[in-house]
Amino acid sequence: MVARVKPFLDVAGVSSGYNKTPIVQRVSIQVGLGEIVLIMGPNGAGKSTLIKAITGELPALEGSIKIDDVDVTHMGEEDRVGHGVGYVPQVRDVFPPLTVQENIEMGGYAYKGADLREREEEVYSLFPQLLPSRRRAASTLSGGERKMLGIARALMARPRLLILDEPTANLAPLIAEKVLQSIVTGAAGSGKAVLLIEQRVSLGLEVASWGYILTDGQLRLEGSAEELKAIPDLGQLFLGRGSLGPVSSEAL
Ligand SMILES: Nc1ncnc2c1ncn2[C@@H]1O[C@H](COP(=O)(O)OP(=O)(O)OP(=O)(O)O)[C@@H](O)[C@H]1O
Repeated sequence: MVARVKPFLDVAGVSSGYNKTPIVQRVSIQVGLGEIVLIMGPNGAGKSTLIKAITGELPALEGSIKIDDVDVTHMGEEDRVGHGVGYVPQVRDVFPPLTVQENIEMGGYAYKGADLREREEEVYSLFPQLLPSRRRAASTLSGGERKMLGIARALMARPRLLILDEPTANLAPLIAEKVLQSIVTGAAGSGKAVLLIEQRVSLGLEVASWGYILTDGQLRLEGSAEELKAIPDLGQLFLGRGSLGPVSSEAL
C-alpha cells in the first residue's frame, strides 16, 4: 500500500456544476506535495467540472476546498492563484498570436527584473526545445511544443499546485510521453502537488502515484497506481463500456 503524504490540496465532499445544477457530486480528493495524482473517467464524467471547481472558475455548491490548510472554497480564481494554484487548461493554454517569449513573459507578468529573468531561465532549462523558437508565434508550434509552452507559462508563477486538464490530448504517443515526463521532472520533481486529468490511462498511471475514477459525477474508485494497474478491465471501466457496479476501494 502506497503511503499518502499530508494533503496540500484537500477537496472534501464538493458538488459543483453549471447554473446551480450539480454535475460533480460530493467528491473528495487529496493531493500532497511531490505527488502526481490522476483523475480518470469516461467522457462527460465531470473531470473538467471538478477541476474548474478547484480553480474557482465554478462555485462549489457544497463541501470545502483547502489549499495548504487554508479554506479557499469561496475565494475567486485570482486569490487561489495567490495561494499557489497553477492551471493548464486543455485548450486556450497559450496566446497563439504572441511569440513563445511573450507567452512566457505573460505567465510571469507579476515579476520583474532579475526575478523574472531567473524564472525564464528556469522554464527554458526545463523545456530547452522552446529556446530556438522563442521569437516564433505560438500558433506556429507543433502540438507538443505548444503544450510545453502552456506548462512553461503556468510554471512561471512557481505554483505549488499544478492542475493539468488532459495535457496529452491530440498528441502522438511519443510526444505525449515526453510531455508527461516533463511534468514529472518539472513539477513533481521540484516538490509541487500535481493534479492531472489524463485520457491515456496506462501512460498516466506510469507517472502518477495515486488515481481517482469518476463516473457520472461521482467518485467510484481510488487507489495507488499499482493497485489500479492491476485491475484487468480498468480500460473498459474507464472507457465506460463495462458495467461498473458498486465499486469501492475495498474491492482493490
Ligand atoms: N458550460 C456547460 N454548461 C452546462 N453543462 C456543461 C458545461 N460544460 C460541461 N457540461 C456538462 O457537464 C458534464 C460533465 O462535463 P465535463 O466536461 O466536466 O466532463 P469530462 O469528464 O471532463 O469529459 P471529457 O473527458 O469529455 O472532457 C457533461 O454532461 C457536460 O455536457
